[in-house]
Amino acid sequence: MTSAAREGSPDSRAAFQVDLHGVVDLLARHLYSSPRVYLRELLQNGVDALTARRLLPGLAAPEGGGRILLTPCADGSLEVRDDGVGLTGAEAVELLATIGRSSKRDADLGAGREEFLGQFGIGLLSAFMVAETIELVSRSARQPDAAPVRWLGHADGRYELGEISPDDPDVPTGGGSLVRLHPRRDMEHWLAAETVVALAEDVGGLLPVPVLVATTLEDGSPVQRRVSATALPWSPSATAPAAREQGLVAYAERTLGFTPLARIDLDLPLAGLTGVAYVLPGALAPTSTAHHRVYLRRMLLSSSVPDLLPPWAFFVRCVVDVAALRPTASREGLYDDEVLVATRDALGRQVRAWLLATLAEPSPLATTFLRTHHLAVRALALQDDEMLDLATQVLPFESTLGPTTLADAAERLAGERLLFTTDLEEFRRLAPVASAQGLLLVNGGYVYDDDLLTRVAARFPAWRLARVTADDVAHTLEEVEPLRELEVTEALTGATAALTSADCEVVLRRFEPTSLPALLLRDAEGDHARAAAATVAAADDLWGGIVAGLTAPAKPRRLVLNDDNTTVRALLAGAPGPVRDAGVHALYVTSLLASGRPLNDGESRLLDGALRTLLDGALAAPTTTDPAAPPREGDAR
Ligand SMILES: Nc1ncnc2c1ncn2[C@@H]1O[C@H](COP(=O)(O)OP(=O)(O)OP(=O)(O)O)[C@@H](O)[C@H]1O
Repeated sequence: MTSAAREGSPDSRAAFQVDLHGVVDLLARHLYSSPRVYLRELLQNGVDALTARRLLPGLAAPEGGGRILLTPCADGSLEVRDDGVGLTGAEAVELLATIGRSSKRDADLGAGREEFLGQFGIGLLSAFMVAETIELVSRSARQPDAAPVRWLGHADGRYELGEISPDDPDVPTGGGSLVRLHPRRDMEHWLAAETVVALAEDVGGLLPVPVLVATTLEDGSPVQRRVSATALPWSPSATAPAAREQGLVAYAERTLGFTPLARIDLDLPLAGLTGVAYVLPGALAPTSTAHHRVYLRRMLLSSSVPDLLPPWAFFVRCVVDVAALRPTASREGLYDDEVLVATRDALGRQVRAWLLATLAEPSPLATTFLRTHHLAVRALALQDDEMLDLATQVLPFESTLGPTTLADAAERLAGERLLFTTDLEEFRRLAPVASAQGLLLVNGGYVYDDDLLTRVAARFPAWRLARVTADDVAHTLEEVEPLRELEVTEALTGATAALTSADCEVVLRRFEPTSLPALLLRDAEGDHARAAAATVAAADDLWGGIVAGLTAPAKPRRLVLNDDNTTVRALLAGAPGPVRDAGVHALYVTSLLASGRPLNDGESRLLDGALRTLLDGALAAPTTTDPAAPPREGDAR
């Protein structure tokens, strides 16, 4: 066999060359999103060491049951002591000097993977984000006679390991470990006392073991402050329900930063999950992603885990402790596996059950919830028949006759068509006239309403839900007398001509409120064209021509002038010319403005031109003064 063939042969064996410096840098500085995770990894190793000591058969429990003590030192270093299982020299060589090696997957050293927080064998390296060196002094609780060891790891990948005297003051007397971090330059603040306390409270606040921080009081006396709670805030405790409720609200205020509208207990024994879903006090856009605070075996995984609940549940923020979900290697998120999918579905069902129960009966909470989170109800009703039925009973829709539910509106209409608009602008334009004529019109202009109303229409055909057309409104307006119609034919034709560029025809009707000079109807779907053709066909010979003249050719917009309005009457009585056209333009644009939408460039220019013409006309007109009137204050004498 040639040497080339030997080198390339599948039989040849060679280990990868690893650039330790690069790997340490990659893991410590690029896997994790922030240096703050270093403390979590250290706490986690301490908790796991205590767990291993508790679980391994034949080991004596540490004095006082075991604790983790954090000591920010005067020289800028940080010490983390635990009373855990500790390491022998041989274990230290194997576990600390090999990246990716973890005792927590080891049948001999670990008592079962699911009991431990760590598993990847890389967490300790995260300390290199803030430390130049990591020192670990350990004494094995499994082999108390073995010599204690000191391991010193450098950020460039070098390490030193050696046995030390049992009398060395760093050696944990009853077995356990001391980890000491020496800060990197410019990273000193991460090891400062206030930062350590804040981080320990945040990530380790719910740990089941005592986590203490050694600090000094104002008078300089040393004190050990416990930062971990004794129980989960939501666990059913001996305290009265009112006290538990208060505690949970206080917890939300402290950790999530808001006072919840309500809370929903979450319990999923199969996933080892307990927790609380807090209902947000304010509305959020349905497109916003909800982030949740997730603890894994009572260690904070992340305060911004997405996808724990279905997307429609954007109105809650959860705090949960879970055992069965898998963390990603950075431990900053959850692995998106089938367990997470099943958990999400099950949690969604619990939130949904609360929602159905809360909304089924009228209550102040139901009212506030609907006012604040109606979009969530709409979102869920789109995919859930039971919620859809409930939504028709409880979800208030804006209507021309005040807020109403769809069920109430249908009952009131007693078989008449239930008309709705599908955009807010249309509703605003039509509402004043529709309500003055007693026409019940529902605003279906919110997000999801289009689809929601389509679903309601299919589920409740007897309600005869239909999108309002221009003719539905036009038919409620009173026709003007035929003679009056004849009298203004020229003015209306002129007005339509003035609005050629807007593709809008002008017609005359009488309607309430008389203060409203004009109403703009849109007929995007061509209903008007069909209605006009039908009207012409039905009209008798005498009036057919006039009606045809008024309605054809059909245009997508109709400006309906109100003959009961004095401004309109003055306009129609005016002589043809630029001033009358300007009046028509001004009425057209103000009708557009009634929808609340901003004007586009062309419409703004139309209004500007109209106002200028009207102003020029008014200023050019001779002022009439009464010679007998007394001079006003400020008049020139
Ligand atoms: N305080 C400690 N006491 C005893 N052993 C420790 C301690 N800290 C680290 N070790 C040992 O070093 C190994 C590597 O630790 P490291 O934090 O890098 O990874 P891990 O905790 O196993 O997994 P992960 O990367 O998920 O955190 C651990 O498996 C453990 O055996």
